[in-house]
Amino acid sequence: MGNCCALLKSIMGFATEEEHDGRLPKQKKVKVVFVLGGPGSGKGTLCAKIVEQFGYSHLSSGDLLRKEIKAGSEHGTMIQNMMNEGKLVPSDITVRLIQKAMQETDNDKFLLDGFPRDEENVRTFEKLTKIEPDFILFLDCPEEEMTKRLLSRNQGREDDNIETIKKRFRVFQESTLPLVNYYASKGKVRKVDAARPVEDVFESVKTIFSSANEQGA
Ligand SMILES: Nc1ncnc2c1ncn2[C@@H]1O[C@H](COP(=O)(O)OP(=O)(O)OP(=O)(O)O)[C@@H](O)[C@H]1O
Ligand SMILES: Nc1ccn([C@@H]2O[C@H](COP(=O)(O)O)[C@@H](O)[C@H]2O)c(=O)n1
Repeated sequence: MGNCCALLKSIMGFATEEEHDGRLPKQKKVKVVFVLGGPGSGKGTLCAKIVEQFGYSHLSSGDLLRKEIKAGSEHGTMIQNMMNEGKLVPSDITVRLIQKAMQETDNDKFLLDGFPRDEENVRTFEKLTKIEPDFILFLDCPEEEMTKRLLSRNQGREDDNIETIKKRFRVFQESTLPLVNYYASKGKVRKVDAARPVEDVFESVKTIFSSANEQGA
């Protein structure tokens, strides 16, 4: 590897082409599950339970972006504005945060919560990491139920207000659902009815992860 590439890698924290073979730098071979669903469908709640029972590490793209805002990073204000509008942050920023978090986590199994959100997220992730997801866990929930949950979440999130929630639903319908359909056409989606009590939803999720374990997926 040339000095220039090594320098670029150390600054940007991403792998050079010759290191791209489905592994992260340091030759880490990883399993990735994308956890998708509308805002308030219960992704974070379910991920915490999957971590406990199946030993995955949970990376929420929304949380990583919120950390950037808190840290006062150079992109912080832009990220904050996008989030308040329910819009998607440029993929390059989100993917590099995910990639860095994966590199810093001593595990080979990751739940990517709320990622990818659109086609550009997918393209950038594939380009920078060369990782293909094992499968997509899709939490299916009606908007009415998700709205109720978000409005009573009470975690001080600025985007949990009815105006922004409507915008987030639109982005989900227009940009994320087509992705879910695309992965479904490749047989990669495991869909769960998320409108039930948490423990019932988790029962279905457990079956999916146990079966993935058995198949070595
Ligand atoms: N099955 C469920 N039944 C009732 N309430 C739930 C259920 N799952 C999650 N909740 C509650 O709904 C709220 C939203 O859940 P959570 O934060 O897990 O959703 P999310 O999909 O991660 O949301 P976002 O995409 O906005 O980050 C939380 O207050 C959580 O406790
Ligand atoms: N891949 C992503 C994920 C999130 N965002 C932005 O963060 C907001 C909150 O996301 P949650 O998953 O925590 O609900 C979301 O509305 C987007 O503004 C993003 O841009 N890209």
